[in-house]
Amino acid sequence: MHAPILAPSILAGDHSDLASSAAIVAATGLEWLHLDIMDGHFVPNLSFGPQTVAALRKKSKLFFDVHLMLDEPHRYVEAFAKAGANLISIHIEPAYDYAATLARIKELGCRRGIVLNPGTPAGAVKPFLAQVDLVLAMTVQPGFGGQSFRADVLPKIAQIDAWRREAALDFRLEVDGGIDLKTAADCRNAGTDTFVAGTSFFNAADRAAYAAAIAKL
Ligand SMILES: O=C(CO)[C@@H](O)[C@H](O)COP(=O)(O)O
Repeated sequence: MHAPILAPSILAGDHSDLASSAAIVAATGLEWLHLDIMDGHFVPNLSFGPQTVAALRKKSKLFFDVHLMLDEPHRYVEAFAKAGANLISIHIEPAYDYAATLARIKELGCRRGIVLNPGTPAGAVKPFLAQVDLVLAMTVQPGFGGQSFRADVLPKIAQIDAWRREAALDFRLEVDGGIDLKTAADCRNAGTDTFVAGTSFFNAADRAAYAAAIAKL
């Protein structure tokens, strides 16, 4: 099992000063930053695009874990790779050529992630498990921070972890949405190793203690 990684979501940071929010993450001793890209179609919200990611790249050495919540992610993977993404995750729900898009992400020098929404069965991503570096199981319906964790996703996480073990695959298993110390522990028990936390990280009274607690899971 991979060691736990905490990836704070900059969606919950200060959007007038994202560089300072990234600096808070680095100062906590963390290495990953989760960046949520929303198109107003796949999800009912807008966030920011490759220009913002490129600007932030100049100010931060963190590992950029970029989550594309887009209807047509294949049209934008190159822009986000050029902007400085280290890992690009694409959703399984819209219709496009998933295998070709994952191959393109790799060709662009980034790690590849595949994402499924809470209502999407695990079987939807099964054909792609050997082609990804990370599977992201959303534990809220994507679009907004600050929502409640969906415990009904836990069996699906355990199923994906079981397939990972059976096939001796090495991808990371990430969760995102409503993550705090309690829900992270539940996810860890189900097989998760990578934890996205927006609200709970940026609002934590002691972020270092929060990060240490995740590291101990
Ligand atoms: O992708 C998303 C929301 O669509 C998440 O990354 C949220 O930003 C997580 O926020 P919290 O639930 O931790 O506040």
